[in-house]
Amino acid sequence: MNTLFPIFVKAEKLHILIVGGGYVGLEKLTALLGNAPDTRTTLVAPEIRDEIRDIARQSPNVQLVEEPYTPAHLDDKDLVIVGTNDKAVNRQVQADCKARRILVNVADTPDLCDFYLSSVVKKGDLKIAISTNGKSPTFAKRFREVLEEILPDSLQETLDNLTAIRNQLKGDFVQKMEKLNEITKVLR
Ligand SMILES: C[C@@]1(CC(=O)O)C2=NC(=C\c3[nH]c(c(CCC(=O)O)c3CC(=O)O)Cc3[nH]c(c(CC(=O)O)c3CCC(=O)O)/C=C3\N/C(=C\2)[C@@H](CCC(=O)O)[C@]3(C)CC(=O)O)/[C@H]1CCC(=O)O
Ligand SMILES: NC(=O)c1ccc[n+]([C@@H]2O[C@H](COP(=O)([O-])OP(=O)(O)OC[C@H]3O[C@@H](n4cnc5c(N)ncnc54)[C@H](O)[C@@H]3O)[C@@H](O)[C@H]2O)c1
Repeated sequence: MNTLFPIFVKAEKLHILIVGGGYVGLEKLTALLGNAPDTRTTLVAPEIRDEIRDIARQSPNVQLVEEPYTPAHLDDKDLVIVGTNDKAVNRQVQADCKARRILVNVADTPDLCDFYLSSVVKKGDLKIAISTNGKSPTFAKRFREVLEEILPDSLQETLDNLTAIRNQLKGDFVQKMEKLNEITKVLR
């Protein structure tokens, strides 16, 4: 059974730590900023890829710390993603996060993750997150591509119209809900 509970996090209200500055650090930083460009992010690693340095130069909220991880790096952090090439370090970061009740993603060890990143389909305000329960990230990526292809750009207009109607509707909660369900029947 897939027991993952999906939520949409307001990352720009958080301070996120990424441990590791290699390919995985780059992939996770790109995924984060691709959704929430202004997220306050600190990335710590003794060696940091040039692509990450380029991103940091263009993103005032991304801070790079060029040194090995220590528990002090967790101070004031809300969420942590760890992807170093040293399994013992990854494990240590996970244990330190657990002790502080900070949610942590250990990219190469699903069993140690409190949450997974997902493949993300974006069409204006519509956002669809895809997970395979860790079974095949490649499937998630391919399915994202399928959905990106078939969802029309006009979806944003539909959402804008529905927002306008939603804001104009009078009556109590149940009456509004009935009206909105009626109007959107054609979408089924
Ligand atoms: C969706 C996406 C989001 C993102 O990262 O932003 C994501 N992985 C992506 C791509 C990708 N990752 C890998 C490949 C190579 C091919 C392959 O292995 O399939 C590709 C494909 C590619 O890059 O083309 C390698 C890999 N990934 C994990 C392991 C460890 C393991 O499974 O044990 C290994 C083996 C490492 C090794 O062998 O050393 C683990 C995880 N990867 C997850 C998410 C979480 C589960 C998501 C779910 O529930 O489906 C989870 C559990 C944890 C996490 O990372 O959060 C992003 C697609 C974004 C997009 O394009 O839409
Ligand atoms: N979940 C995923 O999506 C995914 C995908 C590919 C690989 N992986 C796994 O993730 C791991 C990392 O892969 P990579 O390609 O990014 O490696 P890499 O060699 O490119 O980078 C490793 C990074 O870890 C840093 N590091 C090492 N010791 C550290 C410490 N004590 N404190 C802080 N940072 C430290 C290095 O400085 C470097 O920046 C591998 O084990 C790989 O198998 C996971």
